[in-house]
Amino acid sequence: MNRVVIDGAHIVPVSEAEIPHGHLILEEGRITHIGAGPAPSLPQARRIDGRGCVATPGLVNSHNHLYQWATQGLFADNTLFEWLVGSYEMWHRLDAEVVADTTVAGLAHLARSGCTTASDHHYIYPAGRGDIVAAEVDAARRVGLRLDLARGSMDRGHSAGGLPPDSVVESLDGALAATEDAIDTHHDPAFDSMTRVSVAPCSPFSVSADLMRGSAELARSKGVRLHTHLAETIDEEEKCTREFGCSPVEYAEKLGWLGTDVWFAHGVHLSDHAVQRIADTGTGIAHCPTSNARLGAGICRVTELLDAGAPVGLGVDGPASSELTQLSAEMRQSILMARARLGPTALNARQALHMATLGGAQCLGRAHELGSLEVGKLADVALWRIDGFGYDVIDDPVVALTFGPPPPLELVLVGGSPVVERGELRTVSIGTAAHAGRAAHHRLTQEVSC
Ligand SMILES: Nc1nc2[nH]c(O)nc2c(=O)[nH]1
Repeated sequence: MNRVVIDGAHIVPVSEAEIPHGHLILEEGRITHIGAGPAPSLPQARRIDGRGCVATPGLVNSHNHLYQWATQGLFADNTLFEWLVGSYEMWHRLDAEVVADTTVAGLAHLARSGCTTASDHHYIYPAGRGDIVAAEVDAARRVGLRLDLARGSMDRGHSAGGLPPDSVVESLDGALAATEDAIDTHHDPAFDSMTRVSVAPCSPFSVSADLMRGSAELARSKGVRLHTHLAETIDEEEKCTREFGCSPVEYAEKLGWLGTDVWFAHGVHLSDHAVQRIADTGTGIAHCPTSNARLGAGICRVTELLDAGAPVGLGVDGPASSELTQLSAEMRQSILMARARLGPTALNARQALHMATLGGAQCLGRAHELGSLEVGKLADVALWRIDGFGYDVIDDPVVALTFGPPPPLELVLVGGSPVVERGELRTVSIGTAAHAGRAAHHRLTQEVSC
């Protein structure tokens, strides 16, 4: 029997009232009991002393590009379009080995910031460079996080009016066939699934309308989710208006891309009408505050989206547009950016934690299994130590978790199994992960100057 008991922690279920001194019982990968006071004594249990800690659901990262671990720090003062045009020149060299290495490095880093489920939007598939999807799935298994592999695609190169060079795009039919193959081979719909696949054409300026429509058709025929970048920058909005005569959200709606099975990355530039359409259709938004600030894209209208009832998750975005961001730190960043725009009541600590957990699970279509501490849900838990120097004078544990620097992690469990213990990764060594990230960096950036 795999049984873990966490005793004496401040428990923040997210979906229900907090328990100041409570216990959690996790058995065979699920949460079986949550209660106040000390835990009952149980045989064959690993007992964790949770005093001085806050227990939350494991964090859910709703948008990332793990391969960008290899190209961090480049084009650091550029707009999204400039940054992309420069980066494509390196990304077109990636292969399955680079993807395996960056997946290990990126997921190891996420695990060490309390993340237990990560979506990865991978949209670069150079021909003849190995099985990139299989390499990523295998690397994620080694790190031990749940993966939502958003199988991206681009078919609109420069010659068709798109932003990327023709050398990095796939054909329409090739992209759809490969995406279908990724679903058939790797998508596991089980409750305790470690790997889900979503259909994720990249963005309106790199994907044809036919690929957007074909992707929606494919995803709905397979019962998987849809993801893309949308409304990230003013440049995108202007290009969309010029080419399609409408805003990005109107364009998405025309293509059948609003609904409870869709989530967009960013959603920064939204009219009141667009906010309402997103909320009314149950479309999710992956809010990536650090990346939006790093690229100077703008500030997402997260307060209005939440008020309207839209599902909103948090995402670190690719490490090349938000260098080494920790998912836990995105909670703080989201609060600060919302308040810089609308004042001190724009977003609070518990709303930020909700986005980082249940909001992310809603975006990924996994709110039945993940994102809150509830009996019957998966035993994905983060236990944060908040009694040390720098945290011990903040009385509210959720304020300590979200306003200050991310607290040290006592434990991160995925399905009841430890991935991080006392800050140390347990599944792969941090030295191995760092080495893998550096190797990928050298392979992609050699002979390129910027
Ligand atoms: N932040 C990002 N935005 C994007 N748009 C697009 O087409 N690709 C990207 C990306 O990698 N990051």
